[in-house]
Amino acid sequence: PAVALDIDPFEEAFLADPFAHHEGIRDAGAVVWLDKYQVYAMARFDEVQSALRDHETFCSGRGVGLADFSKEEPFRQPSLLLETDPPLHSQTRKLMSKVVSLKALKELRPVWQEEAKLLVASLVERGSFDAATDLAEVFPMQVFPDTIGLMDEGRENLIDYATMVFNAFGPRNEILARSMEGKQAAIDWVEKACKRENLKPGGWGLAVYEAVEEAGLPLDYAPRLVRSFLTAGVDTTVNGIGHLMLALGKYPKEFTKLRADPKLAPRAFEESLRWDSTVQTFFRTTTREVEVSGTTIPEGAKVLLFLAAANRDPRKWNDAENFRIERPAGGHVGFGFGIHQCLGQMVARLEGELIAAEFAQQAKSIRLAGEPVRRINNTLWAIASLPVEIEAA
Ligand code: HEM
Ligand SMILES: O=C(O)c1ccc(C2CC2)cc1
Repeated sequence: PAVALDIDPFEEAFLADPFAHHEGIRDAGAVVWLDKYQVYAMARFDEVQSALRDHETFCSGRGVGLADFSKEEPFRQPSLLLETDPPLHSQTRKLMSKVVSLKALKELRPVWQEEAKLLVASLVERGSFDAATDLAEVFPMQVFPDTIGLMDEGRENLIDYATMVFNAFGPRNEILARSMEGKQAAIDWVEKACKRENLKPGGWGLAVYEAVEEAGLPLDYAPRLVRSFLTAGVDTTVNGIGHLMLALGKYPKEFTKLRADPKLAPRAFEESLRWDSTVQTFFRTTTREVEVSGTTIPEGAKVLLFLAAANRDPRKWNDAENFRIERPAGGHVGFGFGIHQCLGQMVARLEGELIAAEFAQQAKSIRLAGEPVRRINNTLWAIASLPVEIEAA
């Protein structure tokens, strides 16, 4: 039987410093039992990656949070991507991949690059700033809502809404309750923003409506699919960029390597996603009894996958605990793995790479001017404040 642990990975003490707890979970066993939530858990790379790859045994249709949709009401109408299994998932993923196309991203690159250049120039000019509030929370909001074609007023609701949804993948705890207080307006705003009449021509939102019609799927799928962009498309990259800046500030030698060769910008962002994964965990539900590394998991069990712990598993990565931009790129599970692997990974990579490249060109050094202040969330590893000092190149 699986080794039983009495840890609570959704309590504030754990979420305030998850990496301090990961080694103990990895070393306790390939599969462990979390008594508090009556769920299984995996934190080693091989088991996490193979569970993500085996979507038939470890399904998403019963929810990718603690709640099993076959037993309780979902927090919101399930996503037609994240919370579906084939064949429906195959149809929605195929049509959404047409919208998030390499061609679309190629067209966006020069536009986003100009925005990144100007924003970084203004921050380097200032010399010291908060990399969370002045950069990470600004750049994604400058580029992504316009790409979707979102209505202008009320866009600040995107962060409050996503914070709630990411908390709702965890237990119905105080952290979730606090993030829901007074936030009905944000929920209402997102629903309104996904309506066809509120999406601007030329944006990815309207492209979703056209793709749904072309695929002959029910038209009410379209607003739900646009909602996926709104839920996953901002809070994630905000914290991805925040952790990139934390890594570059904490590892000045790595920043020097990046300055020497700005072509390493994509590698730097990818390594920051492995080293400090902002999406820390996701669940799966077993569709059959399955044996994993000597432990039998029954059908209908929730399995917590510690993506961030897998990304620092010394069984997979050498020097796992440190940020190394020359590490062979990719292969981490920071974007998930398999059929549900992040639909927006190229969007996230473009945003991260542009910011890394601009600092490589415009700054001579990045220094942490204080410890990061964390924003506690059941699923997201988030930064509320990151004071930095920059020396211009
Ligand atoms: C650093 C930024 C990001 C990170 C770390 C991230 C992480 C992830 C992860 C771990 C998954 C897999 C979830 C699972 O397996 O259950 C995922 C899926 C997804 N992501 Fe991202 N994401 C990021 C940015 C984005 C962006 C910018 C978008 C929108 C353009 C996006 C849209 C999605 C969607 C729609 C899915 C569901 C895909 C499916 O189920 O087929 N993500 N993401
Ligand atoms: O489809 C969705 O609504 C959705 C919500 C959250 C995510 C997280 C993993 C980034 C992905 C998709």
